[in-house]
Amino acid sequence: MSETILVTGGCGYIGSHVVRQLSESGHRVVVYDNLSTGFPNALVNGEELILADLSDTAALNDAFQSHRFSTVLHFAAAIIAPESVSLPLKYYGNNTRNTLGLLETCVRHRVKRFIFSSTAAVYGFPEGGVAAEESVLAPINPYGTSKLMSEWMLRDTCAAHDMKYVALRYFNVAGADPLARMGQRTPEATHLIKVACQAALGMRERIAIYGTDYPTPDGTGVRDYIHIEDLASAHLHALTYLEQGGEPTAMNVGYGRGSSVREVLNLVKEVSGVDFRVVEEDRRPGDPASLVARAERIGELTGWKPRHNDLRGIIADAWRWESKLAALPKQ
Ligand SMILES: NC(=O)c1ccc[n+]([C@@H]2O[C@H](COP(=O)([O-])OP(=O)(O)OC[C@H]3O[C@@H](n4cnc5c(N)ncnc54)[C@H](O)[C@@H]3O)[C@@H](O)[C@H]2O)c1
Ligand SMILES: O=c1ccn([C@@H]2O[C@H](COP(=O)(O)OP(=O)(O)O[C@H]3O[C@H](CO)[C@@H](O)[C@H](O)[C@H]3O)[C@@H](O)[C@H]2O)c(=O)[nH]1
Repeated sequence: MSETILVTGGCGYIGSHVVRQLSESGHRVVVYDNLSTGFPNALVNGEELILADLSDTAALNDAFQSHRFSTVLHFAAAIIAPESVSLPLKYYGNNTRNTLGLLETCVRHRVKRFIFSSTAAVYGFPEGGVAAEESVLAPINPYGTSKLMSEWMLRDTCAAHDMKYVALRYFNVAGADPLARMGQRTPEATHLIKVACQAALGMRERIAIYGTDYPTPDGTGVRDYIHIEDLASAHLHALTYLEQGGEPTAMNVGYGRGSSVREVLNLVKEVSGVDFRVVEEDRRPGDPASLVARAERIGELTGWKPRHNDLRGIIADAWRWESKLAALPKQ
């Protein structure tokens, strides 16, 4: 029997793009998801879905017993940073505790490789707004802390057992499948590019710029927006890296280029052709002025090269997806 990859959270925004790329490149994939924020029809190649919660250790164990997973890609998590401030235990439970349970199961079943969805939020407010993998790790909310704790559990587990890992620290993931088969679907998403597209579609009356007095070129927040297709392909490169004996490590996944909120909004207006209403509001608590990746390591170690490094293209794909989604019957 050929090796099978387990993808937790594979029905979500990022997981579903990775599942598609894995299937398209000939891997056998099984998805484990409780559909809390995911959608089964995001699995466009008929991949097997185990509908269960990660906290259900019996279901998890059954899944590992009936498939021989060589590799686990772990996306399932709660992901809203501001919510984590008011509901910290939801984040330590779903992100940290469930990762612990998953790691125990992996060790029990002798999984060889583990690829973890981490986040730039582990850096908090990096000096100069630029974060390298060796920058200080100082998350400023429970979401970031829950992810950093998971990284550390993973590091220590792999040091003690015969399992290798890569933790991918994503910067600002945006855009959608260029063929609009899948994209970000969470109705209450707060991500800038999604919210701006919704404003252009008339689904929101306006969009707010949170802070215009940052020490950035135009006063608004600067982020490193990465196309979901490039982010997804980083996982396949990380997998090959581990298969070829690469050492466990964390890798940033970004382009190393910052764009401001105003730049993003102007491009969404251009791409959509809609001059939606923009208002200026106070800074959102917990937002760094600038968060941009030092992104050399992943290219050097895995050979990953971005193919969609163009903000207008990211926005065009997001716009196509949001327009399609808005026309679908409500689920
Ligand atoms: N979206 C971003 O901008 C971003 C940035 C950095 C890191 N990440 C990380 O990437 C991963 C995926 O994020 P996403 O944007 O695709 O989120 P998402 O909410 O679209 O996907 C999460 C998936 O996990 C499933 N899930 C959640 N808890 C589960 C549980 N207990 N048991 C089983 N399934 C469960 C959900 O149903 C969903 O399908 C997360 O780990 C997140 O922390 C995301
Ligand atoms: O309606 C909005 C939404 C956002 N912003 C600004 O836009 C930028 C980007 O914000 P957002 O899209 O919400 O992303 P971040 O807060 O940067 O966080 C994302 O990117 C992080 C990694 O960089 C991940 O850890 C998080 O999970 C993910 O939500 C920030 O300057 C926000 O202040 C606005 O001005 N108005």
